[in-house]
Amino acid sequence: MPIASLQWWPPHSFIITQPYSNLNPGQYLWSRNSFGRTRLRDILSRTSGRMVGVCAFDGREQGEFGGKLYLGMDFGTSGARYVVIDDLKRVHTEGKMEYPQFMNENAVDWASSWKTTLFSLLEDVPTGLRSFISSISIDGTSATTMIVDSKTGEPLHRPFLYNESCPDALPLVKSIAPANHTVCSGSSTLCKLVHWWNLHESNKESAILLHQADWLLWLLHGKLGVSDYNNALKVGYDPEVDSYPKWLASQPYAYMLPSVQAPGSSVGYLKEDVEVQFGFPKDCIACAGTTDSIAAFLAANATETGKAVTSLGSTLAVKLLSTTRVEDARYGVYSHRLDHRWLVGGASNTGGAVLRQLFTDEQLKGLSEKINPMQSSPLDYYPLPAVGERFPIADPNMEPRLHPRPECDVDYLHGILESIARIEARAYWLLKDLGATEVDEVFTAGGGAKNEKWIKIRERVLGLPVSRAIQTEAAFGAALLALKGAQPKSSLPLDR
Ligand SMILES: Nc1ncnc2c1ncn2[C@@H]1O[C@H](COP(=O)(O)OP(=O)(O)O)[C@@H](O)[C@H]1O
Ligand SMILES: O=C(CO)[C@H](O)[C@H](O)COP(=O)(O)O
Repeated sequence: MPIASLQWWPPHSFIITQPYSNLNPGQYLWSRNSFGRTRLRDILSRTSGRMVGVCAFDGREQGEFGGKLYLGMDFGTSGARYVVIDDLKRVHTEGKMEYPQFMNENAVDWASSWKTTLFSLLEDVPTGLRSFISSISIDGTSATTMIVDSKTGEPLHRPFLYNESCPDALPLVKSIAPANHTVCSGSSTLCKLVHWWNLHESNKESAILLHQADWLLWLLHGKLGVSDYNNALKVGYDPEVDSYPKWLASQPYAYMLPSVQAPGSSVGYLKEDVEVQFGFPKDCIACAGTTDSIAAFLAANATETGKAVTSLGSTLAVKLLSTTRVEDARYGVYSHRLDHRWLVGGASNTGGAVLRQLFTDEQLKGLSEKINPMQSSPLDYYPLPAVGERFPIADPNMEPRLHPRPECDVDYLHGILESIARIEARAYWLLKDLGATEVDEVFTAGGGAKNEKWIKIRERVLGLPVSRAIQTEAAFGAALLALKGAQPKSSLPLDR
């Protein structure tokens, strides 16, 4: 019995256009090929009212569809998302979840929150699609650092979050690293590792370091101590020579450093219990991940040198595709490797987190509609959610500047959005001054990409074409890595 509400979009898949509650979950979605008929309830996500995109198969289309799907998961600042795509990069389903706030004494137990979110999102993937998922990859926030037991993978310390700073470790790190190296920032992964190392006298021999994405992927593939050269950049890994430099490898804690693979390369099959619990195929693999802003860059599909992606999430992260590598910790500038080119940029603490402190998403939408983006704001702020800035000013003691606050909230928001745009412009001018390829176009990812007025303000302030990326979700970029890792040439010898 066809479901009247289905609309075909694009030709090979359809979106349930009515809230779950309007449909009879017991209805069958008929398909005329090897997939047989699938109960609608098995395809729809359990979150009622959410748009669900699934692929309806028929013999004619199955060849195009190819029967393989790829799962990408993005663990951002405020929540996590997943996207499932096929060989033609078409989205078949997606979902998201805010992090549950598990408390451990008086602090959030982030490891438990991320682990719960991971398995809840896997549960959310429609069961009818899981048996086609060939590979999974995950991106996480950069420099989010975990010290875990080398045997059990259990955290030995609370995670150090991406924007935390450990200035006590900076003098020692600066004494071993080259001048202005990426690790010479209080928020670098190496500073967090050295901070932990100096805190603990005993029981260090069974400790290893992982990044957030590494640890989440370990929960799936079971191989402890594996990272990727994007996440490993801020602990000191050199992606140009594909190894840890001697000045780091000679340190007493070097044994804690993870092995490093290319993002998207296969790490191994899923653990049997994960495969069975969720109904993934026996040959489903986990692929090395990346950081959230690089996943957003991949999603935006900005493939030409000089193109850039600004991720307007909780933070403002810029990534410019450059032929030259630039690195200068004095300004929080570093370069990630992207195959044979460089993603030059950095991450500011300004961004959506400040907006969320002041306005709900609904208020943002309503107030933004009243802004005239062609009129410049006289208000001059430096919007930060708390003390401390990473880029384009690297100052852990920098104070937020959000006053004077005008009577009218439309003017206030206009001033904040324009001030963030000025920070973004300063970031791109700095990259050019430091020798990176000059930016000629900016695509936008993250939650802020939905704000058309902000895009117009940014276009005026930057003096460049600015647009919303076709794909604004970092999870789509992670799915592209999973797709890449599933290709035969990328696969490494696997255990089973
Ligand atoms: N209409 C809007 N205009 C500007 N920013 C917005 C709008 N709606 C949501 N946001 C911001 O987007 C951010 C969430 O973006 P997201 O990419 O999900 O963040 P993250 O991945 O860093 O958790 C929030 O901080 C929120 O303030
Ligand atoms: O701000 C952040 C969290 O969203 C991260 O710092 C962001 O991932 C930028 O780091 P990188 O440039 O290494 O990807």
